[in-house]
Amino acid sequence: MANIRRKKPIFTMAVAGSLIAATAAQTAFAQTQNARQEALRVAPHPGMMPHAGRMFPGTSLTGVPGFPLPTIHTQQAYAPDGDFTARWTRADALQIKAHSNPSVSAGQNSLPSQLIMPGIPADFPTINPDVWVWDTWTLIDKHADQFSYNGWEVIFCLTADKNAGYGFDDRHTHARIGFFYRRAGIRADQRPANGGWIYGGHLIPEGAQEQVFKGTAYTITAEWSGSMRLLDPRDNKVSLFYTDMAFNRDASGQDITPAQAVITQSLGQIHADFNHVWFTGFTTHTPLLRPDGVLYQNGAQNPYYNFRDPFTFEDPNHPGVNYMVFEGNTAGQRGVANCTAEDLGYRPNDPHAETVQQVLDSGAYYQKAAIGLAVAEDSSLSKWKFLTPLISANCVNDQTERPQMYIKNGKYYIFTISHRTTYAAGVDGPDGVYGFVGNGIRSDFQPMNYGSGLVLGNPTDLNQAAGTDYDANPLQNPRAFQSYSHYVMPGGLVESFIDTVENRRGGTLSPTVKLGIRADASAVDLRYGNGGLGGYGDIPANRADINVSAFIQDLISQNVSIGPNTTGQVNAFVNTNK
Ligand SMILES: OC[C@H]1O[C@@](CO)(OC[C@@]2(O[C@H]3O[C@H](CO)[C@@H](O)[C@H](O)[C@H]3O)O[C@H](CO)[C@@H](O)[C@@H]2O)[C@@H](O)[C@@H]1O
Repeated sequence: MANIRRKKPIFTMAVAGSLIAATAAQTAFAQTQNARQEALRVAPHPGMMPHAGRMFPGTSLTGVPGFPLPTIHTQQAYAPDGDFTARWTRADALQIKAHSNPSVSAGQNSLPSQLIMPGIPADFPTINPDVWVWDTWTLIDKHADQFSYNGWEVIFCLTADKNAGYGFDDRHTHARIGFFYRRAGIRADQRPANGGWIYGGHLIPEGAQEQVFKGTAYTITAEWSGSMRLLDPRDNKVSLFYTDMAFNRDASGQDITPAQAVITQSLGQIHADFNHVWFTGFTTHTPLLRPDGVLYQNGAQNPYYNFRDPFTFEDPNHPGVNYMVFEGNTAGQRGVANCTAEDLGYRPNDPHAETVQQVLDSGAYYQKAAIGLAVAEDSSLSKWKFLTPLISANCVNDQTERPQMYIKNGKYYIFTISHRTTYAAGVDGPDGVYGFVGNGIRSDFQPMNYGSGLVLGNPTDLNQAAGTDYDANPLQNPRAFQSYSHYVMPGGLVESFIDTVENRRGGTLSPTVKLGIRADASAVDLRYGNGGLGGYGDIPANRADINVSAFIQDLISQNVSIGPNTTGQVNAFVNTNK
């Protein structure tokens, strides 16, 4: 530590000249971009009444003619181990349709531009020719800060091997967690068009798929999402939390029993030298959580149950206590028609309210997503206990995937992703990110933006029926399934993968976009990048691990001059060690 501090002034001086030059160039670039993007800014459409023209949508107080008012949510915080579950209600979700433009031409985007990811061009570059890439996450600490390691940015992606003959739609049952790395601190416009990521291979070594836990042998048949925790930025121990999927199939590929989803931990170590990044470990896997059928629906209750996507964090208000959010469903037998008036969430005497019976008659009770919560019972994060779900979406949507807790300015945001096709009968919304804000990890969460929950949708036309893919319904919008599996990073940057743009399949990283996030509202920053689209796969670290000093030593020992491309790394180093 003492050595590191002594070196700081030398590097600060060495990079000062190049920093000034880079800053001037950046300012000029940003000014041109701002002027161009300001001109491109899309005017609010009439369907956005009564908030037309506002940068941030906020909460709908007066409602939209012809639609119900959204539910009132207080954002009040409750004890994390309490039994309060917030609701994303039908009244909330209907605000999406209420604020979409009813009169756009077929196939156009009917949703407010603040809430829509700009269209991805069909000539997008591919991150890697050998693997399909979809769900992606970063190396984070307990506060979800993103760390570079020894001067390398590292990401983890679900991958499927193209050379093994897998098509993009075969990916789920052959998913392996892969990792990619690239030098930290290089501006997106100075990187190759595909983000410049180097593929490092599978994270879990070959052979480790055969496991024994407490005397019982089992096979990991697919590795689903997904988070990676740097346990201590002063050393290299990392903890992978992922979903071990066991598909039980007969010779013809038919499911024999529901796939077993087990939230699992595996420990490893990250290593990096001047040339590359590699991992050791991940040979032993510890099953952490299986749905209990009491708080979270299990396979015996519903063969189509959802249980996956662990994300861990420490609550700043409860230091030393670690929590996990994950995707689940409300417990109970599939097909039991039991959504309540609270799930519908209409205000008393709302003339546009549906009755519970009307909703049950529509079959909406098959869709019962829940955002789950668990608490760690040991400091090694290897024992977890279920707590009551944080949010339910009964009779609203069946999947709230890859949830994450995002803590900003004292507010607790839950961001999650969902599909248009998993909405219940009578409610509708695009594929994309949904957000909820409260004042503690368990709160009466307020759905963001008009009270709807929609934060970042794919361009789509809600006047057109949802199809399962673009081919099935070309009128819908050629970009209705352009991206998915978004993850909100520090500073409001959002990464995701490309699914389908104008019938071209992706399996690669999307351009990063940037959200402004304020109180209960968010807006896509159209001045960021090119019309709101940043670099493909631009997933920057916002913190450097303490070992960045070793990287700088490497630079010196190899006589590498410290030019503009490394200023970010050196700055990160200086900031970290202030
Ligand atoms: O690969 C599994 C991980 O991916 C996640 C989030 O991206 O689940 C996505 C999910 O949906 C994809 O597959 C659907 C069927 O192929 C398709 O309709 C949809 O457009 C895709 O995004 O994958 C599962 C399995 O198919 C499905 O239930 C999900 O909605 C994540 O939750 C998984 O860990």
